[in-house]
Amino acid sequence: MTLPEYFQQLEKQLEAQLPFVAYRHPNSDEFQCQLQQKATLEYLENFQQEGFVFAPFDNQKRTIFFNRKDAVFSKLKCTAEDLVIEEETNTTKEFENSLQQKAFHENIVAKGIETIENSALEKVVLSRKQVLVVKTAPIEYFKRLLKTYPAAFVYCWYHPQVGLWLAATPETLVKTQNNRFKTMALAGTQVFKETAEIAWGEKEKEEQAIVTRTIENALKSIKGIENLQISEVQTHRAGNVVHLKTDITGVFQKDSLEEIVTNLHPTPAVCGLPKEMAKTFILKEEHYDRAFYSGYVGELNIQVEKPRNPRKRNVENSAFNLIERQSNLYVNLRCMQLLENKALLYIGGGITKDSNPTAEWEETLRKAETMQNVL
Ligand SMILES: C=C(O[C@H]1C=CC=C(C(=O)O)[C@@H]1O)C(=O)O
Repeated sequence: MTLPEYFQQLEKQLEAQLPFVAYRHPNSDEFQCQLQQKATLEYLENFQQEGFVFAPFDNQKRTIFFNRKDAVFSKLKCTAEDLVIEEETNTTKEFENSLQQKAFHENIVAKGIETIENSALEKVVLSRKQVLVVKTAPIEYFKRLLKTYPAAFVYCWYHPQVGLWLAATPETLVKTQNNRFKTMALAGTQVFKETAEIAWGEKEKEEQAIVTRTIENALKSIKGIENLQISEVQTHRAGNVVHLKTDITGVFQKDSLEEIVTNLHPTPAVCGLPKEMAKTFILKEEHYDRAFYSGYVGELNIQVEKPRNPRKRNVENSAFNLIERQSNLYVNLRCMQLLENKALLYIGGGITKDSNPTAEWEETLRKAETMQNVL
């Protein structure tokens, strides 16, 4: 398959109104796609199934599942440099009154801070939706995301009964390879500046430390998790912004993937602490439906062929490749939903007692640029 053919089959699938997902893992040279052959809407039944999941923020709602066994799956070796992007003048404009949006956002952030000061709530992530008028060319936007954000998990997901979503997310929810898993605590944001040395304030350090601590505790409560290792805090670039990040790895028992995902999602990077209290605040105060923003998305129990180590002695077996099961789930951030002629951009930020409402509004503007840059 050639690169133009890869995108053409997505166009065709979209025209035929059949579900599909196309994606590239962070820093990978493989473009993948899974094309469903039927338009039925399936939900995930258990974490032993093999396929692609699309979960909403609200963990009481069901997760959409694209089964691998009913799909045509293909992979293409390719890098971002191979992509040719058609230059277009930027035609987007704000659909809503941004002054009203600003006032509303600053107001709920102030309310969040006040609740943190007067209750057991330590952190809450507050978000909003920004609507832009666009010329809808979904696959073209997907190409641009692939080209612009090689270090992100970039996907284009479509189901005729649900809609079309695109993202370039910097955040891993959990990755597993045989009995090993990896997750991350990502929080704190500032604008990336090529020239300046990056210094982090106490507010961001604390905001990220809450995420690390919560993830650590959520994992420790799961039976069979061993060898938990937590890295130093690092700066992690995501397009025009940078975050603080800690990598967390360990060993787990195969049947506990569901428990890991349930314990982690939604993490305090997208919800808050304590989890239920933050979620209640979000559902009551945000006044819009997050839908799949800040849910999770990715491969579940995918079979991957690994070549055997050629240096290993066992010559008899060396002709066979190893089959390994992998899951690669990401938090659905820096994402947008495309409608007929509108793009809905979803953006949020972590609120602690030291937050400032105007700075939080500005942070959502910076984060929205991830998607705006390709529209
Ligand atoms: C909630 C979002 O980002 C999260 C991930 C990294 C940094 C964040 C922050 O600094 O607030 C957020 O917790 C978003 O992009 O909508």
